[in-house]
Amino acid sequence: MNPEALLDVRSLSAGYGAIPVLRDVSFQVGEGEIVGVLGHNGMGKTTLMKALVGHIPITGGGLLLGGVEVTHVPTHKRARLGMGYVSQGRDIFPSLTVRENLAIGAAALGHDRTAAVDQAVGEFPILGRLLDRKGGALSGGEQQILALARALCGQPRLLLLDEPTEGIQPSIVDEIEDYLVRRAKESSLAVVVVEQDVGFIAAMANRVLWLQKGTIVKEIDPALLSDPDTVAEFSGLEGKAD
Ligand SMILES: Nc1ncnc2c1ncn2[C@@H]1O[C@H](COP(=O)(O)OP(=O)(O)OP(=O)(O)O)[C@@H](O)[C@H]1O
Repeated sequence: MNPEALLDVRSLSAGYGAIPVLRDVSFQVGEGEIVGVLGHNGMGKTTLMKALVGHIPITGGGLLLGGVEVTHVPTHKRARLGMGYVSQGRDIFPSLTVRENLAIGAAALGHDRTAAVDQAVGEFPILGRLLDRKGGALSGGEQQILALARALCGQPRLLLLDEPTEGIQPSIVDEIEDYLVRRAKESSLAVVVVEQDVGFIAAMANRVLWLQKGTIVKEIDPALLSDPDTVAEFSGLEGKAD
């Protein structure tokens, strides 16, 4: 076990009421590391994100963030300890402007609103011309950038991303990928990203975990994800040509 792990997930189980979904999930993420979690529909990717961020209770095992046990710590306290989260639905406030969405992200964690907006525009120039536009009037890709920028306003050490490429144009997928790789290298941001897009994960993850029926069944060498047979297997296409 790596004592330096920023995120240390230990035999975690979670689900919805009496319905178990995750069982015995264990993995670690170090500072500056990008860990991809691949899995087909319904395998528990979103549930894993919800358990890590504290949106559903953990029923067995637990997790540490920066060495601090946070298994039963509420979401807002996990955020203050450095956990950022972008949900699958992005959770943009549709009737608030981009500027207001960013300001809320900063204020919620006690950071300066104006500085946060300036920082977000510096990092994602595309937001500059959108500041006074309502969140609901943005394209899916623009919303994803806004959600990412808002999560970063909290200055997280660990960022959890739930299917960030879903329904967005390739140019924005590339922008997100470049940005995350740079932040991981330059400021040791750690990232856990759950995805079905094998190409996206292959391009940026240092390590890749394969989630099946609520548990991590293996770790995949990211280099193998450029092999068409492996891609077919993890895209759920295996056997379809038979
Ligand atoms: N609120 C809920 N109540 C009960 N069961 C749920 C709830 N949300 C999800 N599930 C179930 O938990 C399992 C895992 O769902 P989850 O959304 O985590 O999968 P996923 O891998 O993220 O899928 P997708 O790629 O389609 O988003 C599924 O069987 C799903 O039906």
